[in-house]
Amino acid sequence: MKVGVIGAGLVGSAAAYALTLNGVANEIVIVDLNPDLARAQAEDISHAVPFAHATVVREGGYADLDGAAVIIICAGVNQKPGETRLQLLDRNAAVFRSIIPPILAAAPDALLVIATNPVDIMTQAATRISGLPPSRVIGSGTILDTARFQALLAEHMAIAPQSVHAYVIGEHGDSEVLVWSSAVAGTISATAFAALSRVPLTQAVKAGIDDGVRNAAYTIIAGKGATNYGIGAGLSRLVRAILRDERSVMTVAIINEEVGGIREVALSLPRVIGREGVLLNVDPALDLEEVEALRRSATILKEAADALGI
Ligand SMILES: NC(=O)C1=CN([C@@H]2O[C@H](COP(=O)(O)OP(=O)(O)OC[C@H]3O[C@@H](n4cnc5c(N)ncnc54)[C@H](O)[C@@H]3O)[C@@H](O)[C@H]2O)C=CC1
Ligand SMILES: CC(=O)C(=O)O
Repeated sequence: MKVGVIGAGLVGSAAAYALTLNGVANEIVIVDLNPDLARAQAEDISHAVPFAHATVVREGGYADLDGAAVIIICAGVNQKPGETRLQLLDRNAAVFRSIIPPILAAAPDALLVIATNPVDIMTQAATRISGLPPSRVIGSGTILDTARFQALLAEHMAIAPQSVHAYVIGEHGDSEVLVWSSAVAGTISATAFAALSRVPLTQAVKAGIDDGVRNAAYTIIAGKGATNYGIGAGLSRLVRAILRDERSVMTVAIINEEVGGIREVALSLPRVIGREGVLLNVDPALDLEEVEALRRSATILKEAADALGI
């Protein structure tokens, strides 16, 4: 299957690299405003192919996206140290207005996977600009935050993150909601598992994990200028779920009809992912505090989307 990657920067190249190492696509076309960068990234990644899976990785123009099953969009600006994701909105909305029409002209049947920040509102913008149904325009949303939550909880309990089922929902950003009330380790609640392991989830422990998840991007950007490996792996995982019709549950962002009384807002909830995109929304059980936090997150996103006029 052919996968397009728009944006050959740190995120786009990490996604293309992860797709190659994981054998998710048999052809990857990288498109960028700077074709020399796209060509160099494609050439470098193609040198990993002999160590991985048979994949053609090449630079291309929009016409080369013809027949692509999925297009990952990670073009635009990223955060500078201290900047929030929402502060990128106007600049990246302008980029989307210019790139989505030629993408659709070349690959009208492709699913769009959005990574550009602020990813929830960019997903809403991409859905509106493209006119595609919300189930076919999927923001990476909180897949990365969910991975960070699972990693930190697993580290605390000294178990594999694959044995932790805990989700982050809402905005991919400052108002995101860590769903502690339904976090599971193995077959029991994370709270019970942690107590059994003599590392109880005290308020201080939970606050530390919350801070580690919510502020991971700020910390990493302060240290290396960007984040790319985690999201690259997450995008590869999401595209795999689509192309293999896996029906995996992932916390992705699409436009929701209504969340907490707020209509037409894009944010993340757990959803079943398959070949046609989002197949089912799985509203999680939340306690009262989480319900209120999700409503607050939806309000922030809705106000930002309204200000952009989408
Ligand atoms: N959703 C998530 O979890 C994450 C999202 N991001 C976001 O991904 C985006 C990309 O980040 P990086 O790769 O670090 O940035 P980068 O600056 O390394 O790469 C962006 C690329 O987009 C290209 N570009 C800009 N305008 C374009 C246009 N009109 N047409 C084609 N290409 C264009 C640039 O030439 C550049 O190569 C940012 O918005 C960043 O905030 C970053 C990390 C995680
Ligand atoms: C930059 C970003 O969105 C992240 O690493 O979460």
